[in-house]
Amino acid sequence: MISLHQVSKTYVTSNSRFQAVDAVSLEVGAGEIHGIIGSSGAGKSTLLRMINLLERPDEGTVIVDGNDLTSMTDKHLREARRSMGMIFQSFNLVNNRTVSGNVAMPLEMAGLGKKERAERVREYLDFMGIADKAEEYPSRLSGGQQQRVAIARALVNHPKVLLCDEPTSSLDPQTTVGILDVLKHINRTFGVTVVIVTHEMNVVTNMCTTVSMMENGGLINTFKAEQGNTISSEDISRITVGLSRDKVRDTHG
Ligand SMILES: Nc1ncnc2c1ncn2[C@@H]1O[C@H](COP(=O)(O)OP(=O)(O)OP(=O)(O)O)[C@@H](O)[C@H]1O
Repeated sequence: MISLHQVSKTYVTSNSRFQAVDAVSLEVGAGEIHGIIGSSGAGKSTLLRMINLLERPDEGTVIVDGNDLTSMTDKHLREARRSMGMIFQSFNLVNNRTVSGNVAMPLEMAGLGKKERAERVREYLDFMGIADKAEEYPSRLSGGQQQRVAIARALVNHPKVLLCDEPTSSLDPQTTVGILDVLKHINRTFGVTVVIVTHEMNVVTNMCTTVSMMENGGLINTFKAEQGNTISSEDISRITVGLSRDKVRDTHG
């Protein structure tokens, strides 16, 4: 479903250059819940943002659902992006729009008529269990409710892929479990492929079927759980041990 081939990204400021992602190749199969882990600054968010070209790679190709996004015109890229929803740690809702207004935004951009927009918004607010908040503004909602609005907004255009950047990092443990249940439900019900950047290992063990580890802009390792299973804490330990062994090898040539 998603194929990154040798993608690289260097951030250039007036007085510095920093290579955040260095020649990473990654395959994410249809229907996977794929976790991306690694220490702070490893390049996880940059890699995730390259999947929908929110960050354009300097080199390499990004293929999603058979389409090479890196060679598309801006018009075709805008259309292709409709098949990818994204959610963030800080929710990124528009504060001067109501919950309904936020969820309607992708439909407005796609040119849907008013009646169809209203129906679709209602359907997804119902699905997320927040229909009673439709006319509230985001500032009056809890973090968990705001993330549910953001998920509704990400889903309303029927995407095939959902990109999640630390979606539960600002939520308490109980709310986190509720949001992870929702993401699993979306994966199972709609077959949406989920890629999730996280530093919380309980998120990986709760829901991920595959996990990739990044370090210093590179992809160190990818580990896939047995069919029907999620990644276990033993799997994570194995990946981490693999990492330190690699490091030892690097250090000693
Ligand atoms: N817009 C930018 N301009 C300059 N440098 C950036 C920019 N975005 C990210 N970086 C740098 O690139 C590196 C990788 O950042 P990225 O956010 O991808 O890492 P991360 O693994 O997601 O980190 P964290 O877990 O802390 O969010 C970091 O050193 C960061 O400071």
